Amino acid sequence: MGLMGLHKVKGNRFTEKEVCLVCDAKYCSSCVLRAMGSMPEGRKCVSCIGCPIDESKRGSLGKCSRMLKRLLNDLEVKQIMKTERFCEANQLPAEYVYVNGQPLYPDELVALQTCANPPKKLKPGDYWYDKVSGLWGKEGEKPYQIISPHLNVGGPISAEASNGNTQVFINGREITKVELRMLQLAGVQCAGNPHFWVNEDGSYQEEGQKNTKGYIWGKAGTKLLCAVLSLPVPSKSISNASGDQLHSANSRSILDHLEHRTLQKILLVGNSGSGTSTIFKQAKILYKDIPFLEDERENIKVIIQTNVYGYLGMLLEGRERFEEEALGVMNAKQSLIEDEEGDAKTNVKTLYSIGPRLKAFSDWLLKTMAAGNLGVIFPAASREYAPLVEELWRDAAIQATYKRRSELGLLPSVASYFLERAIDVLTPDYEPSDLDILYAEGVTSSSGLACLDFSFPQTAAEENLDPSDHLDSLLRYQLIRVPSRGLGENCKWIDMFEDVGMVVFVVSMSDYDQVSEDGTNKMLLAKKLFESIITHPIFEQMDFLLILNKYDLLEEKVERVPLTRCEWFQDFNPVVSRHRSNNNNGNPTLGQLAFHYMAVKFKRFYSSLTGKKLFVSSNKSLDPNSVDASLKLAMEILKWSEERANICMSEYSMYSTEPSSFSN
Ligand SMILES: Nc1nc2c(ncn2[C@@H]2O[C@H](COP(=O)(O)OP(=O)(O)OP(=O)(O)O)[C@@H](O)[C@H]2O)c(=O)[nH]1
Ligand SMILES: [Mg+2]
Repeated sequence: MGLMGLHKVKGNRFTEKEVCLVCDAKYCSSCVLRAMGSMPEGRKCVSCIGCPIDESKRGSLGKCSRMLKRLLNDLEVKQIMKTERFCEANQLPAEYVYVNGQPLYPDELVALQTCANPPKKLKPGDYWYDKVSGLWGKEGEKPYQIISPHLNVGGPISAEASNGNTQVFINGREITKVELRMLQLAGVQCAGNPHFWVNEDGSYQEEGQKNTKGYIWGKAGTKLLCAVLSLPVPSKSISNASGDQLHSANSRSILDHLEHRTLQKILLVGNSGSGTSTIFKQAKILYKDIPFLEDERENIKVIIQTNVYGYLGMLLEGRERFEEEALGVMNAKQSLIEDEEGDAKTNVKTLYSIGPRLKAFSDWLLKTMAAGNLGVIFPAASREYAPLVEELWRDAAIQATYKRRSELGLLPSVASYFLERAIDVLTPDYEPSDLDILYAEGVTSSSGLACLDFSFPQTAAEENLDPSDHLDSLLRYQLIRVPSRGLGENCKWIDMFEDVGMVVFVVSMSDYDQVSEDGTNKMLLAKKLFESIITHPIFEQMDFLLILNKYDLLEEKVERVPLTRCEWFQDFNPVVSRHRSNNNNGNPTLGQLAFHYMAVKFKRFYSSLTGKKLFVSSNKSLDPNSVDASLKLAMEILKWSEERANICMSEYSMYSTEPSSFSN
């Protein structure tokens, strides 16, 4: 039915073409718009408008070619794909769908398509439907899906619906061999040709009896079995019905695939200080409409105020130390020159000395903190001391101390952010901003798990274009942050992690020259934790994403401190041009080279232990875009591994339809 004078494309798969959904005429990019006009029913030749589509093309409704996206703007494409999917002429004609032998009426079809759990990919054809359990299949075949039960569509189910020959019945239908096999392996007594009554939740009883005998899908193992036999299970997990747990991550992933699970769990792990809680908070701010609740903010406020005093305390301690050192040096010099003046010491000023008033406050504060009484001065005294805190922070001695912060082991880089704003932060009605919370330490519990459920917000371009894209944005993720301390030898949570989809392991790149309290290099500590996790049996089958974090700090540090400071990085030997500048003429910077080197180090280490490929992403947790990119990479990896599982599943189902494979 293609229009005259337009050049129809021959079916060459290498030339892009757009196809009329009705008559299959193919058009190239220079003809398609003339041939199809304004497309009020989607992609149809002008002369085909109003005609029903070719049913074999139903699956491509709303999925447009790249060609059309090039020719039209986003909005137009969106609009056309929408009408293509929803216009009346393109709807599945109800009478083409037979359920339990009866053609559907339009309202029955609507009921079927709009129920909570509709049949997937409904096409014209004959289906059977067990209204009690929701089991659904093609006429003459084993069940294919479990849809919403109790829909008033089609006729009553017949015993022969699935062409079973087992003399065992479920809700009046003689079941197939694979189903019988599944029942037997699930522990259901099938001797004596029983007739079962199975409900939507999988609870079953023998016909004529009142007591529930059990739950067919109650055991996780049954679901696995169903996966292997290509039998459906209810889409909502009812595994609570029984305490059975599976203990293999491998079987778990098949299960997850089978349950078409929409919640993907991502485990966020890293050594203390690596940045896991910053990433966690960043995700909250990025993906939650209300990242922190009112009372959460109230708690966080007190945490931040306490932190400010803590940072100040560290600085004051450092100041004392530096002052003593300076005095020591001076004394040594002085005693050489003027041996006789014994009491000079008391009046000597150093770079690190402070006036008597501030000194008194400093002494009192350090004493209070040493006694663990900091809580006592909160929150009432906050306002009173704020000016003193401010004054101390501005004092030359404290600034000089701050310059040497790398020698004050525990002082975090965010200390100055809060101390700069001490006056605001220490007032009683201070309200922490999202940024304050992001920077604040101690907000995410350091002893318990923290969970965050979220989905990636849909970008405008994704909306409505492709229904499968649309589904992506409905996918929900759960980010679980595990405190590093909890992951030691006998991690109490480890069993909870078996249904996790992937592990995101965070390493702080700027740790390469840092040592822990016992003198171990922190990068080596990170490597050790990484090793223990990637080799843990529970994580064996999982994908890993390594986030190499604090890229901003690395960039700055690696210019001053050689990466070889860490013994694992001995062979870092970059060829960098002498005249490095910000622009660098497209050559990688030292920071980039260092990141790349570490990524390779970890990748090799990972594959030497697991034989698998490690995904790596460079990250700056304080930058939302960076965290967004890293977490989206995690999502892509999950999707990708799901696809792999699909491929492996379809191999399974190929075998399982082979009667010899599973018949007894
Ligand atoms: N400059 C910079 N600082 C970062 C980055 N990521 C985290 N930090 C800071 O590093 C410190 C530690 O980060 P956290 O997120 O608290 O680390 P953690 O993994 O939760 O560590 P624990 O709380 O000790 O378990 C905080 O002060 C963060 O603000 C980053 O990419 N760049
Ligand atoms: Mg933290």
